[in-house]
Amino acid sequence: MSRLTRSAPADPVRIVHLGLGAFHRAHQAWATMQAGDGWGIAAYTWRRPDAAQLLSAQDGLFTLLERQPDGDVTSTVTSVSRAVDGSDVADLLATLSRSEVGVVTLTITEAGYQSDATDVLRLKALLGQTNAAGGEAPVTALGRLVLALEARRRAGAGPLALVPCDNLPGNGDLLRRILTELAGEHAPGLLEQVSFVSTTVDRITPATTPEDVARTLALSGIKDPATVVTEPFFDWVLQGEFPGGRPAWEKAGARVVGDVEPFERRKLWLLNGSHSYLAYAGPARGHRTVAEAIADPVLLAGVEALWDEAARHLPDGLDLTAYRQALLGRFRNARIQHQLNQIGRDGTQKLRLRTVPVLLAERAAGRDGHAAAAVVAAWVAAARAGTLPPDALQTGLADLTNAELPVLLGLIDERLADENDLTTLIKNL
Ligand SMILES: NC(=O)c1ccc[n+]([C@@H]2O[C@H](COP(=O)([O-])OP(=O)(O)OC[C@H]3O[C@@H](n4cnc5c(N)ncnc54)[C@H](O)[C@@H]3O)[C@@H](O)[C@H]2O)c1
Ligand SMILES: O=P(O)(O)OC[C@@H](O)[C@@H](O)[C@H](O)[C@H](O)CO
Repeated sequence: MSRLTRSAPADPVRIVHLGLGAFHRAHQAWATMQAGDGWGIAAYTWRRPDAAQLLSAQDGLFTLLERQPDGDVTSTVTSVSRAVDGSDVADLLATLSRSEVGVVTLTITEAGYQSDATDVLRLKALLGQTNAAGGEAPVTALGRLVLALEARRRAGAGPLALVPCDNLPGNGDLLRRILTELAGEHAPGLLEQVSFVSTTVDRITPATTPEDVARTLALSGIKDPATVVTEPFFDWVLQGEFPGGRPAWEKAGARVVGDVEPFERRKLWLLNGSHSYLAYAGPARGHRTVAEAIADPVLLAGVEALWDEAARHLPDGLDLTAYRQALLGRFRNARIQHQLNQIGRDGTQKLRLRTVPVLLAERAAGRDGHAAAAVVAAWVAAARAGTLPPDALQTGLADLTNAELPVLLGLIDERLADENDLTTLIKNL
């Protein structure tokens, strides 16, 4: 039994990543290694140091356990040159102030884009100072990013691309709006040399289990607690400029396009939307994973109906028949134990982005949108049953089990609570 160690020096850091979770490692870190052009990553955790400690103990190396339908393949990913505890804000400031760094990627979850009033106050106090180390550092990832961008601007380190990789529509524009708001008048010129890249990202990456770590050991003889499990499929569509350069991610299958929106909608509405449906309707029918839930004919019919509704609002040319067929194959890959409980976290924020647009589009077209409404109804039923997974945004209401339907719908999107016949439809589903 051996452990991972480097036999050659790590690549120099040219990418900063925020949110050192499993997905970053299976997606951007893997693609950066495939590019093979010497871009190293400094990856920061958010609140907890665990992932940074695990990876640092093995020189940033980790095993990717690719679960194909008929077998597993392991490989060692080498592109994370440094894994850092995100609470070390001084490290982030120093790293981002280096001119060799040309790209910042983010996987901070949907909830990570919410603003935090206390953090805004911390930021304002710090941005006014010439030495940013003087006050209490921001806690949110985006607060820290603003501070680091200001340090970079002051250091004159040159242009940079910010590349959010979370499942949010228009994530580049959204990030621009949030950072502009956070910086306010306290950091004029902060974003002058910053480009925002919108992306859609796709690679199903469940949380690692002890069984996965044991599987790596059995296959490769390596004890790697930082193992990441993923599927063979990979997709990354990007729209925007990279004024500070970038790795040749195309070598991994990435595409730079003029308009990412159609790809983004297709993925969010079809893949993520049906994932959320299965996440709430599945446990109520005794299922724990996506593969179990999609094998249930009742849920499969619900997924197909949801895809039919979404497809009516997607542009031509996206080859939806092949996309849906491929999705079914990916969902049925029982070697990927994707827990419904993981997908169902932070549901209020996710449904607002993946399901409500389809529901409202159907209703605007004069139909009831019952398949999209069924996703919301399944979430409501889980809220009432007290079985919802944790939700970072579910504040203000300690107990959802007794909440009125309009109140529950309003947590997802105010527009839902205003529609009387929608509440009737959801009650009857
Ligand atoms: N796992 C997937 O299949 C997948 C696929 C496509 C996109 N994504 C995107 O990546 C995100 C992370 O997924 P993951 O599988 O790596 O999850 P994970 O639980 O392994 O890691 C989540 C990371 O986000 C950080 N984080 C959590 N809450 C945060 C917050 N409020 N602010 C800042 N950082 C925060 C955590 O510290 C951790 O580094 C998802 O939320 C999604 O937007 C995931
Ligand atoms: O990652 P989340 O939490 O936004 O959503 C859960 C899943 O729908 C998601 O992780 C998918 O597996 C992923 O988006 C596939 O690329």
